[in-house]
Amino acid sequence: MARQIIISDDNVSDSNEIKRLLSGFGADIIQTLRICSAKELLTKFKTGDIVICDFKLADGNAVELMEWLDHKNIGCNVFVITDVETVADAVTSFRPGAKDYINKRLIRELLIPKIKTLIGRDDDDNFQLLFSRKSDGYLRAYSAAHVVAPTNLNVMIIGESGVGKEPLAHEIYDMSQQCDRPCVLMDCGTLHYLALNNNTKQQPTLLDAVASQFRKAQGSTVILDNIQQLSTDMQSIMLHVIANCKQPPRIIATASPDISEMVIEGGFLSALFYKIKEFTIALPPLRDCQDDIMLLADFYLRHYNQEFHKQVKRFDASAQKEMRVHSWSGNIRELKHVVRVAVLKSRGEIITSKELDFDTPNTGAHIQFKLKKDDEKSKITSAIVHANGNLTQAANLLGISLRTLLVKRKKYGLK
Ligand SMILES: Nc1ncnc2c1ncn2[C@@H]1O[C@H](COP(=O)(O)OP(=O)(O)OP(=O)(O)O)[C@@H](O)[C@H]1O
Repeated sequence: MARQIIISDDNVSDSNEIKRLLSGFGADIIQTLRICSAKELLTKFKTGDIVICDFKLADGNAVELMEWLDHKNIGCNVFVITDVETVADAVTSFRPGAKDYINKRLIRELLIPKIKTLIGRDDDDNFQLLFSRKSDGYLRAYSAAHVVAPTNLNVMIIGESGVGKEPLAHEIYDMSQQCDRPCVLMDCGTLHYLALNNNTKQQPTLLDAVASQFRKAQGSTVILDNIQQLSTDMQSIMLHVIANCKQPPRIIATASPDISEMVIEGGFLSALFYKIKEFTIALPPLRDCQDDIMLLADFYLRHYNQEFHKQVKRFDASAQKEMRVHSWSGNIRELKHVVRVAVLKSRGEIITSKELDFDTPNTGAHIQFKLKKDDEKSKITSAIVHANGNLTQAANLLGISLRTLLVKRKKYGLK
């Protein structure tokens, strides 16, 4: 029988958010607004079931609830959540046996993984450890995702590599009406590879493969990751499959910022582009989400402490300064890597700027490299020089895909 979880919180949006985050775990989730209704349900609970209770509700608080559970001998796991950070509350709730006391800001990174472990979903590869970002730039994109999620519109999420487009695509699906039906993820880089190694005999096979993925997602969702990587052949196949699908699934696609330019230059089929781009969400680069940088760095510091059995406590002022001014061309992926290596290298409890090995050069003003038609050639040349000839890094600096850089380099006869 599935594990039961009660979420007892009179803040409906917090309660819904927790329910959403727990929705894929196979547990029965019940929401209550009051302690008295939680108590009624809890009499049918068994050992191992879970209660997530806000510290203070209109008709009582979590401490009273735990005392009552104790008295009735109901042995379930209680997690107390609160948005008030007072040590006194925490101490009081631990005394009668709260499994954990968690600040509401840390629901995603602390509460959800703990519950996942409790109900034995640690082996779930689809579950990604994510941090609830707080910057205005991210929240704007997130609120657009929130608006479009319950509709049936196809969505295109545009952003540089490593900004977290794929998790946002999954969030839209999680918040959609189809979230209880299967979601099919197609990595367009792999499809591109298949098309490259394609010969005429395989053409129907490729078409069948794509069509069968779309059939699996009928009435639900297909996530097309990095559509700019689709070869022209694959774009035609995709368009054909979408046009001939009896019950076309909703498409959520991710793409790099140069996709519009690819359409103008004929590298991407405009029919497919506009079919998918019914609603667009621009996910800003990490350097434009300043408020997320140190929060994400701290999040990964805790994460890698666990991986390497370290006890690093924080980044010192020099490290924080460098992280704030760095241009993070590789975005969150780069930050994650930098923090991982820094935690591994650190000998004490504090990470200094000496332990930070950035993967990409700091451009200072990344914007300088953004391409405009009139000085495209010189910008490409400087970006390649700046990146010491590393074309992937140069493409990141320019905010375009490697494929587009290769095309442009050829166009201008650059070495
Ligand atoms: N909110 C988050 N909290 C923690 N880590 C995150 C968050 N969002 C993204 N990441 C991490 O950042 C890395 C890059 O994310 P992701 O691959 O989704 O980016 P992307 O924009 O889809 O990149 P690409 O275009 O290269 O595929 C991943 O390792 C992911 O786990």
